[in-house]
Amino acid sequence: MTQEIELKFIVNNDAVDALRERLNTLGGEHHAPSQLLNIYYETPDGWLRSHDMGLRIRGENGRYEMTLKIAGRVTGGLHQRPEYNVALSEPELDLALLPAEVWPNGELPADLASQLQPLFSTDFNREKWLLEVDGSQIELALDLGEVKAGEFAEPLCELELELVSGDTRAVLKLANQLVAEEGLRLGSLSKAARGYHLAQGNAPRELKPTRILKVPAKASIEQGLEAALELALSQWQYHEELWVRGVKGAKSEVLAAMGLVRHILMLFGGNVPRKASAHLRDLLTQSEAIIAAETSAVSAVYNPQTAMAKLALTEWLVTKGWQPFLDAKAQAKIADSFKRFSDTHLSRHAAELKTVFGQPLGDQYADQIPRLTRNIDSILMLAGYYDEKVASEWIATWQGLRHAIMTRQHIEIEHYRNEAISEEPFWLHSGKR
Ligand SMILES: O=P(O)(O)OP(=O)(O)OP(=O)(O)O
Repeated sequence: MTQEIELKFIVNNDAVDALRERLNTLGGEHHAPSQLLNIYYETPDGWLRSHDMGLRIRGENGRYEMTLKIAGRVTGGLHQRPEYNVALSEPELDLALLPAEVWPNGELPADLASQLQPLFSTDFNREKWLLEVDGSQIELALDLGEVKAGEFAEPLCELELELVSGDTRAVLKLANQLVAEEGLRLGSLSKAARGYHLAQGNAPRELKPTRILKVPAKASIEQGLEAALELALSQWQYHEELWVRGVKGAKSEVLAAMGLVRHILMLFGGNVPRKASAHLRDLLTQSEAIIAAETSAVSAVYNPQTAMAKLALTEWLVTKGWQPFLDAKAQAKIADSFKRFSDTHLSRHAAELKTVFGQPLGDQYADQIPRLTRNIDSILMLAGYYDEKVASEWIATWQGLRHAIMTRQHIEIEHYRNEAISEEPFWLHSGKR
């Protein structure tokens, strides 16, 4: 098994030539483009996908390879996942060649091999540069082609920075250099994920409002912070993709996700000093302005400033960029229970909301939108330890108030305000109200 670590950029079509020229100046070992044809396999009931696996045979210059990838972690455009590669003498699946440990119960499911059929394919030219950065080996692959499933097809235009040996930080360093030029944005969808989407009928992708964050019972505050930022980053990534694809409302969701990042940094402000995130917040401010002003999704998301802000968040998260700012006392504090942290902060946010909205505000409601949004976002990040239905309903009332204020529906505003301020806390079970 090897651990694949790669950072994926989607390249704007217009920027491909300039990018290639740029890559040629980096001094790496160049490999001329080669055609890669990949067939992905699946059972009729989607067994591999339901186990977060992807299986393909790749053909390149008459040589064949079978690869099984297992879902790992995707942070922004950084993909980290286990993969197994086996050389084949002919383009036919032979699952027995994969080690037994890859299968959920430690053995190859009996009827899997007989059920697998080709589901979709990717066909692209890969041009490569092998580069050394700070003693680490990185393969840069420029992939141009398409992903196809039945009647559906989508172009592929990607640059992948794959760590061959060494440290992930080298990949991030190189990514920072490259992203300073126009034309790149981080990509969180693997080629397989795109293929599956096409194979399932290419349904329009829908907006996904931020959900309640779920964190394991024994999580520390630091793990809570990481999970919250990962959620915000994935919301940002997902809606950016939708915005480029022309989905209505996606731009607001991109801005909402960036707002969520800020609110998370404020929520954890007692554990992570503000100076630890100063650089990140500066980049966020600049790219929020660009996104708010730009009318075209393409020019906004391929703008270096926007791409840099998202890369900075990815890097901050992956390298735990707050750590150097924590002394021993702060280290101990951030290792404390996230459950305890959640309870304390839920009470604080609820108290703030009830104070602000405890009485009718006349024509002053709109002024309170930022505060209301920050509190709703924080509560979404903290409510994961409680009954999801009860917590969602509690939050939905405040979201209803927010919506009514934004759409200036006066009767609804008072209705939701009255409901919201009389809700019982969902996080206190001990009668301590
Ligand atoms: O060549 P790989 O293994 O990086 O795979 P790919 O065909 O680029 O697909 P993806 O990296 O999107 O899984």
